[in-house]
Amino acid sequence: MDVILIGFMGSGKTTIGKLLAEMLLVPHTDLDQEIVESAGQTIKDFFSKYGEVKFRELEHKILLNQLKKNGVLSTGGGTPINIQNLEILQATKTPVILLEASTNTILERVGKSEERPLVNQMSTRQLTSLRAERMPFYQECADLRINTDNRSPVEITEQIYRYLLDTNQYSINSKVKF
Ligand SMILES: Nc1ncnc2c1ncn2[C@@H]1O[C@H](COP(=O)(O)OP(=O)(O)O)[C@@H](O)[C@H]1O
Ligand SMILES: O=C(O)C1=C[C@@H](OP(=O)(O)O)[C@@H](O)[C@H](O)C1
Ligand SMILES: [Mg+2]
Repeated sequence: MDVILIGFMGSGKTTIGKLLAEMLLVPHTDLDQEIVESAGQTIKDFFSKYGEVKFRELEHKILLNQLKKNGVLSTGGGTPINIQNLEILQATKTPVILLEASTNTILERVGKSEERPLVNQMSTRQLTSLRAERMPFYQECADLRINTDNRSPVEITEQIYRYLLDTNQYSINSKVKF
């Protein structure tokens, strides 16, 4: 992969990943989408049939396969919480970008989301504490942190693009990392 996006649910990983891939002229992969395709069912159905532990096992297996591809990878909000995944994200030379958002922003964006089992099961207080619990894991592996509150997807994407150019992690001419 050329860039990996991490962050809590609703931070914009899927949205920004698509835009960034268009800007970099590389493919976009969404880990959740790959899981849905591999499992042949929605994440919500998978969670209710097999539970979160099985979901994490499948997520880890699919992450390993996806890392070999090129392009932008949008992870799921829980991906870096699995210790094996965290170690991969810490060790990789690929830039790992953390999208951050306040609990209020997250609730505004995904509070009514039907397809996110963890959002559906939790009260605002539980979601706030889950976000706080996860933050150290995200920070452990992030090369760049971006606060997405009150910022448009295009602005955020441009910031990542500029970061990649400025740190020589993307070349306009080659369209691949060097
Ligand atoms: N910067 C942003 N500003 C406003 N809305 C956003 C922003 N980023 C994402 N969204 C919206 O928030 C919701 C969740 O975004 P998504 O990209 O699916 O997040 P994630 O993949 O991190 O869970 C979507 O409805 C999306 O359109
Ligand atoms: O935070 C999590 O544990 C999850 C986040 C979701 O992805 P998004 O972060 O893209 O919503 C999805 O992987 C699943 O519902 C579990
Ligand atoms: Mg997503």
